[in-house]
Amino acid sequence: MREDIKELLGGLEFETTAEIEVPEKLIDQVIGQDHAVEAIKKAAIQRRHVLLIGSPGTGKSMLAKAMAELLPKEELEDILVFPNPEDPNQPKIRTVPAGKGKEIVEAYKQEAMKKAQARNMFLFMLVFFIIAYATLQNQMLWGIIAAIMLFMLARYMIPREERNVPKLLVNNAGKETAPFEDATGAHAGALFGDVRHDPFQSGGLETPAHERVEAGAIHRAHKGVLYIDEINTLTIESQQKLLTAMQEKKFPITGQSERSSGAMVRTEPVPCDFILVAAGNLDALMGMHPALRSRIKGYGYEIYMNDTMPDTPENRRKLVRFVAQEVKRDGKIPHFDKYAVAEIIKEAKKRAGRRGHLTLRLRELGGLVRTAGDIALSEGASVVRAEHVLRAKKIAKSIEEQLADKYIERRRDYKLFVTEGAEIGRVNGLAVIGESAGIVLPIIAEVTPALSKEEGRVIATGRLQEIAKEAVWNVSAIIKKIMGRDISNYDVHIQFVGTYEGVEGDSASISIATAVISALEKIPVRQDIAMTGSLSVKGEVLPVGGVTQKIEAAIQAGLKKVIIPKDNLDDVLLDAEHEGKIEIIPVTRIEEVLEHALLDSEEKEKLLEKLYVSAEAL
Ligand SMILES: Nc1ncnc2c1ncn2[C@@H]1O[C@H](COP(=O)(O)OP(=O)(O)OP(=O)(O)O)[C@@H](O)[C@H]1O
Repeated sequence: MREDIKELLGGLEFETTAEIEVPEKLIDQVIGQDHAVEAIKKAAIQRRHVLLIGSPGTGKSMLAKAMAELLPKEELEDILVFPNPEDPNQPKIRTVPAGKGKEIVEAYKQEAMKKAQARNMFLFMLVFFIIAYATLQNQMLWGIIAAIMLFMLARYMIPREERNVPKLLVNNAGKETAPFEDATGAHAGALFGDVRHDPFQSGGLETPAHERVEAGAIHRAHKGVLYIDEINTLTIESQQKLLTAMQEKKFPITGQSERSSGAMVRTEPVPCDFILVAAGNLDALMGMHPALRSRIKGYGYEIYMNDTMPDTPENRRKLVRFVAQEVKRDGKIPHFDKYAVAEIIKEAKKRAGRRGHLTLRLRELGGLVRTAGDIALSEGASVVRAEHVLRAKKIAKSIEEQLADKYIERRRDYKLFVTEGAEIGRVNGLAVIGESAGIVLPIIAEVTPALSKEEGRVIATGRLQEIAKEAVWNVSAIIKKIMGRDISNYDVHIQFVGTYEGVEGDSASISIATAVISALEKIPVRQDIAMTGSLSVKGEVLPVGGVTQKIEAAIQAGLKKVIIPKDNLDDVLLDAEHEGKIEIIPVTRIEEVLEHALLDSEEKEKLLEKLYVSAEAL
């Protein structure tokens, strides 16, 4: 095996993922969230509620499902609803051990059938005698009329036994694990139960109230787990009800629609002894009812999910197992060979966006596994190979990446990119859209003497205004020191060419600084270079996110060189097709940026000389 492949696989020796063992229990399949796993295990034993906060696709619902597997299934119960002869609008509730509910309903049905048969038999006999007697008396017509009236009377007067058959509200017969109910986005009726409307409310056609009662997710989750993602999207009223249900462990079912006949019905309290696993991102904390949150805090666990895990051989081996898990879970796609797994792990490094880490946004990575599997399947391949993963990467692009593609296309049409020659005040900056796609973001700076007497202004458009101001502020200290120029004597105009919604510009500060210095000193900037990096007040170039994606964008735009912070060098993970296509220049200070980016000239030499001298003094 090639050394680099072996290293990527954490030293694991195998041919395909068919050889990799996948743990039985879901909780043992969770990767990179050890603290969450520990808390879930404890919460399952102590029956505590849990709040999981973190990025999408990091395993929140998986943990909730895993918790249900850990709960004892011996305690499961069935819930039945019976008619209440004293008050038909308050059906009665009974619980029995799991599996018994069905039997009880069956027994009631049998009983009702027997009674109905006996009743029908009796009626039939009576009718027979009446008609027979009337015929003997030569009054057959009257006999038939009497028989019909008898039938009608019987329909209204004699109770119909089938109306006494209870309804099985919650059925846990034959369940292998405690229930797991996902109530994400559920409306009140689905969450707390409902009573259906009855269009026929009299005349012997009405459906008895108890038959119209429907259980809610809170009831179906009795003795199990109720999972609610995006908990903040629940109305405050629903959160309050949820809190009551958690405290009482019982909640009556009533019609949710005020104008329906169901609203008159209210059952006895229905058991709902569930464990709540609430989830969401950080914003969810804002929208959460304080009492609900404090209930979880006081009686349970709050857990922040990891986005990444350290890139160690052990964690890489876990990702190998992840691929095997996903193949097994999918059930249709073929197993991966070791080279294909290595590609997935490379992608996990790249997507982490952080040096020495692997991504834990495993749902997205799982998506890549499935797409690669589907490609292999459509070709009739017996295993998934590296080429399938590479092709899947092209297809399984995020919305942001697709947006970036469109963006680049559009810019090409309008020739917004300048990739050769040199221009004063114009720099090819690099930025990211969303979290996963890079773009080239040209920046143009112009300086004019300040219009206002007091001080100059930084004029920038759009959302990046704040960033532009900060970058100019940072560079102003340097400019003042070195060039003896006070930037507050100037108005600085900064234009982000064709900025697009969603562009993050925090890493554009060395580009802005370079553009401003170029404009001030009238030294042209080379246009075959792109750059990214954050700038400190002291002139240091600080690391930024998304370097790999940015470099890929620079390659696509046809640029020859790219300047990146030296601290980001290890974050560069280019695909084989991109490798060697661009010269990567790592830098630590603004002087180096200028040395590479400015066009050679006498002015440049002078400027750099001054810069280096004062940098030493700094
Ligand atoms: N930590 C993990 N370990 C193993 N597999 C994972 C992990 N996280 C996610 N997955 C895979 O991704 C799938 C989706 O994850 P899951 O639905 O649990 O994410 P989530 O955090 O609940 O996301 P969301 O909040 O968007 O619903 C899982 O079924 C599993 O296949």
